[in-house]
Amino acid sequence: MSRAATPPVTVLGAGSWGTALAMLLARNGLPVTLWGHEPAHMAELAARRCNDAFLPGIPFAETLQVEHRLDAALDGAGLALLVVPSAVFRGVLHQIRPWLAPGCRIAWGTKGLDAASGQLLHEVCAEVLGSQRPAAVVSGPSFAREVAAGLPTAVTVASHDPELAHDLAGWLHNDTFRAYTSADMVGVQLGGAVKNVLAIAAGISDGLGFGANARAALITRGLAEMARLGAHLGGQAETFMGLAGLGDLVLTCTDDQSRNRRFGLALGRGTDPEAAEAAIGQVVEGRGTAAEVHRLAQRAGVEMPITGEVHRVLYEGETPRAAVTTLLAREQKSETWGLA
Ligand SMILES: NC(=O)c1ccc[n+]([C@@H]2O[C@H](COP(=O)([O-])OP(=O)(O)OC[C@H]3O[C@@H](n4cnc5c(N)ncnc54)[C@H](O)[C@@H]3O)[C@@H](O)[C@H]2O)c1
Ligand SMILES: O=P(O)(O)OC[C@H](O)CO
Repeated sequence: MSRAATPPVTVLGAGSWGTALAMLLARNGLPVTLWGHEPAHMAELAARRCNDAFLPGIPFAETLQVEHRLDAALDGAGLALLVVPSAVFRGVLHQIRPWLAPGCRIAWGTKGLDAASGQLLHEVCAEVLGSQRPAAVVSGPSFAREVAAGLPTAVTVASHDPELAHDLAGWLHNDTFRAYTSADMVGVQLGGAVKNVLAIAAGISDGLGFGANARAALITRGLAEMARLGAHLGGQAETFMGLAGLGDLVLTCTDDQSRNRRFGLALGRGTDPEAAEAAIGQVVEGRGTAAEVHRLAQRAGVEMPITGEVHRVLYEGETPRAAVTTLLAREQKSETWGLA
C-alpha cells in the first residue's frame, strides 16, 4: 500500500490509547500533536517526553508535540483523531467543532456507543460535524502498551470514504503494525463495543473459577450474539469473524491486560462494580456499554443472553453466580439459531 502525503495529525485524548497512537504516528514520521484536557498532565508529558503512568519507559519520537490548548492543538490539522472515552465523545466533538479547518478529516479509536442515545459513533459524528466530513474508525485487538512497545499488532480502519481508510491505514502501517481497511463502519464499531461487554462476562466466569471450557463457550456464544445484533443493524457477517470482531473478542476475553476482563474478574470474586472500577483507575468501557447494547438489543428484538446477564449483574443486583446459572438453564437450541 503506497503512503499518502502526511498531514499534521492532532490526537485528542492523552490516555493510554491516545498516547500510543500518537507515538505510533510520530514514529512513522507524521507531525503529531497530542492534546489532553488536563494541563498538569500535559505539562508532565511535555517535560518527561514519556507517558509514565500508562506507557512507562517508552520515549516519544521528536515529531510528537504535546498541547493542552485546543485551538493551538488543532491549528493546521489535516486529521483529528479522537481517542477519548465514549461517554465524552459527543462533548469533545462539540468542543473541537469551532477549531476544525474545513478540510480536516476525522477519525477515532474510541470503542463504545453514545451514552445518551445508544447511537454508533459515526452517527454521532455526522450529527455534530455534518455528514460531508470524511470519518473513519480504528479498531481491533490492540493493547496500548504493546503498540507503544512496538510489538506486532493488526487492526482494521473502517470508513465509508475509501480514500480516508486507505490514507489512515497507510499512516499507521509499519513493520510491526498492520492496518487493514474496511467499508463496514457499523460492523467494526459494533464489534469493538460488544466485545467489552463479553470480556466482562469472561472475567466474571474466570473470577468464579469456572475454567477454560466455560471461557471458550462464552467467547463462541458471545460472538454469535454480537453477529446477531450486527446483522440486524446492517453490519457484514465477515466483519465479526475479523480483527474488530473475533480478534478483539479473543484478546480481551483471555488476557489480563484487558481492563474489562479485570473488572469482570473482580466482580466474579465478589467485589462490587464501583470498587472494581475504582481499583482499575482507567476507563472500563464495557460497564456503560452493557446498558446501551442491552437497550439496543431489546429495542431491536434481538436475543443477547450473555449481554443480558452482564446487565443484570451490573444494574439489577443479580449475583454473578446466579447469572451463570440462568445462562446454563436456557432451553436446548440449535447452535446456529438466529444466524442467517
Ligand atoms: N487502552 C487500550 O489499550 C485501548 C485500545 C484500543 C481502544 N481503546 C479505546 O480508547 C478509548 C480511550 O481509552 P484509553 O485506554 O486511552 O483510556 P484511559 O483511561 O487510559 O484514558 C482516558 C483519557 O481520556 C481523558 N478524558 C476524559 N474525559 C475527557 C474529556 N472530557 N476531554 C478530553 N479528554 C478526556 C482522560 O483524561 C484520560 O487521559 C476507549 O474507548 C477505549 O475502549 C483503548
Ligand atoms: O483494556 P480494555 O478491555 O479496554 O481493552 C483494550 C482494547 O480495546 C483491546 O483491543
